[in-house]
Amino acid sequence: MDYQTGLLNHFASEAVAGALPAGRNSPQRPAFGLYAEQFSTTAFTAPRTENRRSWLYRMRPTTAHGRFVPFDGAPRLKRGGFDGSHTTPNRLRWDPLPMAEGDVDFIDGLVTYGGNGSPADGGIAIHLYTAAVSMDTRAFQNSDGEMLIVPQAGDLLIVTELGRLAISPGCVAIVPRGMRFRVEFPEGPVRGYVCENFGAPFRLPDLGPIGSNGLANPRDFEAPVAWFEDREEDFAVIQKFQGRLWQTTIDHSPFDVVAWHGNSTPCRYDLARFNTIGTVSFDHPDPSIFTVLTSPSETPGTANCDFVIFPPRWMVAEDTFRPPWFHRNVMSEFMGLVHGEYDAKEGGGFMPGGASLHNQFNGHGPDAQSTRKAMQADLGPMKIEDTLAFMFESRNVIHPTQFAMQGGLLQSDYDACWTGFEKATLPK
Ligand SMILES: O=C(O)Cc1cc(O)ccc1O
Ligand SMILES: [Fe+2]
Repeated sequence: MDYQTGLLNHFASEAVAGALPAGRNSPQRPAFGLYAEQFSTTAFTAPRTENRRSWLYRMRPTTAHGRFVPFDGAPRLKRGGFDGSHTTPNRLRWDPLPMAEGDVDFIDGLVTYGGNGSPADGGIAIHLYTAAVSMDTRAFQNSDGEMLIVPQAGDLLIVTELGRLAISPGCVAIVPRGMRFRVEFPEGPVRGYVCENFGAPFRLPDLGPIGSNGLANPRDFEAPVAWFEDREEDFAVIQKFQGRLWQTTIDHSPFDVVAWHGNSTPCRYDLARFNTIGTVSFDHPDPSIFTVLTSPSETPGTANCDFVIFPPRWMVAEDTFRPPWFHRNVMSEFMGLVHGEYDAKEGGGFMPGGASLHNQFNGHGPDAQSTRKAMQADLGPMKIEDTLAFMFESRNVIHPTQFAMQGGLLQSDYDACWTGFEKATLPK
């Protein structure tokens, strides 16, 4: 499969030679009788540096569909807002989500763990997914948010209106808000995490004194090339709109875009390309040093959501407590694990496919076992290997759902990992 490299480039691609108009966006008669459609994910008048839109040349206009009616699948996808009725200051941790069985596809297998805000006001929703069958004649359109997909088990083929993205655990993909896609896989069941972003679309963080290179580099993001299918059979388009699901049927594949150009595109990124930066002297830097992507809020430096990873890396800090330090944070932190072990949770319990939530100002950090080990460690250079944890960090409290609190995966004894610390002994 081919890709075009770079993040937010103004790409151009055609699956049939001559399909993409030259020199204008909307000719009187596009080639071959194609229909031109502008797809805008920022306001027309957003500043040039923020502006995102693509032009699509498709076999039929997207408008050719009937009424959307309520869709009652996806039973564990939260409907409505995050009203706080299950919100707690307690630190929460979940066992791995059991793998889907039967005819559960990506849409039906979405499970909401928590979120904040709303599609109208910004915020995020955090879901896990598990699916046992590929989507075929179903497409998903999330009008509420962009979707950052973090696979944990199983390879995915994400078919979008602009083309296809293959991702494996260790990679991520982003589907723009409002763009139709389906998720296929060669082998199931699959499982992973999704950040549904109601706020400003994800972009790379500023690098400040780090300079013009480092962390996630733009050239390592990949957008698809145009790909279409000409299938005349019934397709269900399932739309998430203002926190509810709707469905309509069309008599052809929605993936009929033959050519496109623009900068509002899906993309994939291999987290192994992340240029991890850390201390070469002492102290553990704030984990913001590991930010892959950020969705800013209107308050500078205070993200609607940061996507942060904890990848393999060298630890060389001298006279330093090397694991994540104890922490109380105005920001709220949801964590997941793709594989391996997280260096703050060597006592077990934080597992691939599981999750944890440390909400605003509630103390967290290394468990007693990790703490003891780190305080006694011989501080030679050592490499943390075979691990990939990540965090969705948000400026607002992440409200857990009923499923998160009562769905049978919540660990009842999480607090116990922070018991048994020895008290400091002061001089007499
Ligand atoms: O484990 C966590 O909760 C995230 C985290 C990581 C880190 O490197 C420092 C502080 C912190 O809270
Ligand atoms: Fe933290």
